[in-house]
Order: sequence, then C-alpha cells, then structure tokens
Amino acid sequence: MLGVIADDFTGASDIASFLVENGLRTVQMNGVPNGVLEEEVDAIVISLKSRSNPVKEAIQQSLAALHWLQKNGATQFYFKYCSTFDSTAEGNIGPVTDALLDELKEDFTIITPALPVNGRTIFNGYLFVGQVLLNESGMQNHPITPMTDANLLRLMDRQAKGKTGLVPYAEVIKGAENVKRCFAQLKQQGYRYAVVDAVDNSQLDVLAQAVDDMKLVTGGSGLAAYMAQHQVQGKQHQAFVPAKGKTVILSGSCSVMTNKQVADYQQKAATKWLDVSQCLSQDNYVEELFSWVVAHLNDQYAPLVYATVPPEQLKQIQQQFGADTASKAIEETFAQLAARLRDYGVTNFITAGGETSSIVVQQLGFKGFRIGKQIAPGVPWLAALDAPIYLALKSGNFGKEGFFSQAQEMMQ
Ligand SMILES: Nc1ncnc2c1ncn2[C@@H]1O[C@H](COP(=O)(O)OP(=O)(O)O)[C@@H](O)[C@H]1O
Ligand SMILES: O=C(O)[C@@H](O)C(=O)COP(=O)(O)O
Repeated sequence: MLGVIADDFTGASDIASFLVENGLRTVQMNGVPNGVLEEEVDAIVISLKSRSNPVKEAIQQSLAALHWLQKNGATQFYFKYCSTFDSTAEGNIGPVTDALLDELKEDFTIITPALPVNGRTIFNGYLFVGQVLLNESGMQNHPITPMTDANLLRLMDRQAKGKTGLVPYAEVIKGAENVKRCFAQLKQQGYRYAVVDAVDNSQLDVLAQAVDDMKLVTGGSGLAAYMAQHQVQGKQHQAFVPAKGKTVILSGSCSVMTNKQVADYQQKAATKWLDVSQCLSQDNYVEELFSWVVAHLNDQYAPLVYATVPPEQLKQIQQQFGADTASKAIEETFAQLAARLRDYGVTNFITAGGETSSIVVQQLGFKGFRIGKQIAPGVPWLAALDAPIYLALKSGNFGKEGFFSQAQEMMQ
C-alpha cells in the first residue's frame, strides 16, 4: 500500500485525485488520524500544513504521519511537495526528506516535481513552468516561498544534508533498467538524491517503473499517477460530483493564475476584497464578511471573498504590515469565516491557495475525504467523510481562468 505525506492540503487533493483517476482506492486524511483506518484502500494520503512551518515542526509532523502510515499497512512512501518546489534555503523539502530517509533507514531517493499536464517539466535539472524557468514564472514573487532559482540540484543542496545528482533526459529515455543503473552509480558516488529529468509523461512512466522498489519517493503528483498505473491495470472508479448547495469561494492565493481567475470571476459574480488592515484592526471584521457572504448566497454564482493581489500590491502590503503578520492575519480571517459559514449552513467550499485551503480545512475539522471528479488536472471535488460537505481545494497556479464558475457548473 502507498502512503503519501503531503505538505499541504491542495497538494494532498492533487495527488489523491491522480491516484484515484489511475485506479487506486484512495482516502485523504485531515492531518495524522488518531485511530486506525477501517476502510480497505490501496493508498492513504495524509494532508499536513507543513510547507512553511519551522523546520522542526515540519519534521515532527511528517514523522508522525510516516509512523501512522506504517501502522496502517503502508509499505512504500511518497513525500508530496509542490510542483513548483515551494521551499526556502531552510527547507522544508530537504530536511523532511532527510528525516524520512533516516527514519526508514534508507540512503537514497529521487526529487521529481514534474507535472507535465500542468506545464511543470524538468530538463538538465532545471524546473520549467510552461515555457519559462521557475524563477521567471511569477513564483519569484510568492508571498511565503519566493522561488528565485530554477536549478533543482542547487535548491536541494542548499537545504538538505546530502549531495544531489542528476539523471539527465538522455539516460531516462533509455528505459527503467538504465535509470536504476544510474541510481546505483549516483549512490556509489556518494549522492543521496537524484533529480530526474522529465519533459513529458513518457519519462514519468519510465521513472515509475524504476522506483518500484524504492522505499521513499519524493515529488509532485505527476509521478504518482504513473506509479498507480503500474500497480493497477484498468480498474475504474466512479468519481462523484457535488450536490447543489450553498456555496462560497475563499481565495488567499496571490499566484499568477489565481489573479486571472479572480479577475474572470469578477465579471460574473459578487466579489469582496479582504483587507489586511481590517483583519488586524477591526474586531467584528469576520462578522462583516459573513453578512456580506450571506447576502449573496442565493445569487446565480457563489460569492467570492479574496485577498488575492498582484505582486506590486503584495509587496506594498508586506512592507506595511510585515509578510508574516499579513499572511497569518489573512489565513486566520479565512479560517474563522469558513467556520461561521459552515455553522450557518454553507455546504460547498471552494478555496484557492495551499496555505489558505490547509488552514480552512483544519478549522472545519473533518476526519478525511473521498475523492471526486476533477474540475481541472490536480483539483478534484472532495466529500468530507463525516459531514455532508463538499470542498474544492485549488492550488495557486492550477486550473484555467474560468475555474471558479466551472467548479460550480459541475454541481448537480
Ligand atoms: N493581500 C495579501 N497580502 C499579504 N499576504 C497575502 C495576501 N493575500 C494572500 N496572502 C498570503 O499569501 C499566502 C498565499 O499562500 P497560499 O494560500 O499557499 O497560495 P498559493 O497556493 O498561491 O501558494 C497566504 O499565507 C496568504 O495569507
Ligand atoms: O504540486 C502542486 O503544484 C500542487 O499540488 C501544490 O502543492 C500547490 O501548492 P499551492 O500552489 O500552494 O496551492
């Protein structure tokens, strides 16, 4: 059984949706569960909010997830991080990978954020988003993990304890046995991690076969789809769509695509900007936002509350309030608003942004989720296991411009 440790909630639903689509019976858990899993499944995805936590905390949470997965029958482990390798020189991808390797008594793994279906490809160890390098893609302006280098070997070397090598494209296309030989060579030369080139899905297909006996695999969701394909041949699972119900959209992502999606949605529905200064100074701000949302719940399209701003405005806000203070205040406001709306009877939540989605779902506090139909690659509808609630957790840069209305048009 495959045990996945995802460093945020959008990332968790991203990988879970690809596993389900490729035939694995998969359940997504909200944090590390207390009890034992009763259901019979092929894969368990644990959603953490560990991407931007202090390193020590991220390691602690990830090890707790690993231990729970081991107890619940997982035999191979996947550390899922962002396809844009969201991290800083401190971590958390390197230190968490090291801690998981040590705990599993392993000394080698791969680094594969590639997700070609969403334009994330790797060539000569450089990560591309669409046709540009990661550090030119808009990710250099990310509010929490600005990515200013696209070289995965350098990024990993800065934050991990071992050395990072490369399995280049020319070697990958020679097939899985050759990739395994490359791993063995790198290991012998003292490397602890291998970045593996993948410019399209065929390299991920090869790589999935080359890691069949690797205890710990790390990467985005692209490789996981092929690992699932090689485990189950042709099994199909019926994915659900959500029932129509009171719906709200909460967007705390400043990613390039979310900015476009918010702009698109402003033409169609009621939208309200969430003002950081009011989050910090006005005691009844959540109540004010709540009343505004309630007033628009019967509109044709659901109301959207957004903190989303373009890079120049983000910079100004961060200079004025401090990046950490601003992002925490926004996250907390979204979390409280979501809880208030759930208590009022909102059943369908669409959230944009990894950190934002993670805090909202943690606040709502469901045990876990069943995985439904994808709205866009990597963004499925989810159904809470223990409440009649549907959620769509949209990664910052996923989906097309019309995502928010498209998601609602799937409701039946
Ligand atoms: N207007 C804003 N000013 C300052 N920080 C913001 C603003 N809007 C969003 N943020 C913060 O930026 C972070 C965005 O991260 P996240 O939700 O993971 O989005 P993404 O998926 O695009 O990375 C959150 O911590 C959020 O609170
Ligand atoms: O791999 C990905 O790109 C996503 O699954 C993911 O982790 C996105 O994170 P956010 O952009 O922070 O939502």
